[in-house]
Amino acid sequence: MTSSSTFSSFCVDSGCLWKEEMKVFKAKRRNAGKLFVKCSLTTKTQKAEKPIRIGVLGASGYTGSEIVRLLANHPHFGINFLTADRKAGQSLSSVFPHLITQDLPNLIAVKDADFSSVDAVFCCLPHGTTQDIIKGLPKNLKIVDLSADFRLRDISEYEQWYGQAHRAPDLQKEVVYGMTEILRDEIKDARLVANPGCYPTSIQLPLVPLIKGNLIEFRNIIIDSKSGVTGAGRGAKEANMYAELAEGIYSYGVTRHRHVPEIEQGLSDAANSKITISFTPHLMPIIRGMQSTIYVEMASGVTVEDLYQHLKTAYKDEEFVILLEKGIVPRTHDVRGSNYCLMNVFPDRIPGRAIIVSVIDNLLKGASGQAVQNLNLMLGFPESTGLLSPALFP
Ligand SMILES: NC(=O)C1=CN([C@@H]2O[C@H](COP(=O)(O)OP(=O)(O)OC[C@H]3O[C@@H](n4cnc5c(N)ncnc54)[C@H](OP(=O)(O)O)[C@@H]3O)[C@@H](O)[C@H]2O)C=CC1
Ligand SMILES: CC(=O)N[C@@H](CCC(=O)OP(=O)(O)O)C(=O)O
Repeated sequence: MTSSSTFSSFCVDSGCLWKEEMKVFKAKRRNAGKLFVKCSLTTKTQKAEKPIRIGVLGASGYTGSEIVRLLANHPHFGINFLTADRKAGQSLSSVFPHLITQDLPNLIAVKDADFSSVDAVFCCLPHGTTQDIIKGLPKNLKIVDLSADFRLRDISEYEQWYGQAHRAPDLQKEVVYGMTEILRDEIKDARLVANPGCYPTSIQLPLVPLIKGNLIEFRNIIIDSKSGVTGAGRGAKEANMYAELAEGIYSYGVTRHRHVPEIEQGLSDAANSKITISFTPHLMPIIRGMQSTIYVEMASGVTVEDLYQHLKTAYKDEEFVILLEKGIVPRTHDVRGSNYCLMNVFPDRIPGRAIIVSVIDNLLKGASGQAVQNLNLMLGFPESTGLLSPALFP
């Protein structure tokens, strides 16, 4: 799978440790005040002769750049175009030097993207901008949308929680919600997939099997979630500045976070009746990672051991969802940079109740990793293609 030599620009303005390992290939040139040289690296994933042609909308953001990073290790997906808004016209490596070893097209505006040149699109744009763009795309394109624009089946619910009119209601009808492990059969045949939000992913993965198995009561589900700050995207926001965030933690969106209807939609589908939750998200002073701590009431006669065994069976054949050994507490460290969801279940001190802990990397299983998993499925590749790197710890 490795060792083809390809060329890429490499920034050496501040001196690079890899310099010695690289073969300097072409003359130096100046670009935006930085010094670049052309280099070749020795280890690259070998691409298929005719890879699936991919466009990434919003490649200059956190989730878009994670898609690009993941595709570097994907043998069947090649990148044809990358878009940005304010950063259109720049090279991706000038926005994200960690991607400098990849041969990539420059960032262009969405209006300049040639959609007839691609087979599939990852849409990594802010919610609210996506519906207008997607509705104009060729109907043969496979699309995985990472925004929240198509996650809610009920258009009026979207309008209520997102405070704006839905601008592509006709498309909404064909959308499949992309919780891979739960809706795999529908995703396989989908053209347009709404990739789940990060909080909803960390919550639905443990709860859906327990609800379907009638092992927990549908009332009094309390969810306390914590996210790393990349969950808020790369755009500058006062509340996410270092001084506002470091050495502290705060809750936000108490009782009114826009993921409430998405979580309730998924849990209610599993229950076949309306479930209402208590959900409080928190912002943590970490870069990436998400933990959901979930307090549930067990159904009459059910024990924590029953919950454990049920989850174990539900996920026994899954690559990316892992129930830890009894008593081991999942940590965000253990999923950092990986597409895994780790979970465990513990007895509460209050008889009849249990506490579930699940962790994901918000940018991977909570966004770009699950998006690649879904496109793999939609195109008939093994679901885990390009996604098997273990977590980066410590
Ligand atoms: N971050 C996370 O953990 C998760 C994010 N998501 C969702 O994924 C989507 C992308 O998130 P994220 O990558 O974090 O966001 P970022 O803010 O980091 O990136 C947004 C991207 O969209 C581009 N963009 C912004 N406005 C427009 C516009 N009007 N037209 C075209 N392009 C535009 C930006 O370009 P430029 O840089 O040039 O301004 C940038 O490339 C969002 O909908 C988010 O809610 C989902 C799950 C988790
Ligand atoms: C820390 C933080 O701000 N997180 C984001 C959710 C990230 C995510 O999954 O969002 P989407 O629904 O936009 O895809 C938020 O609370 O709005």
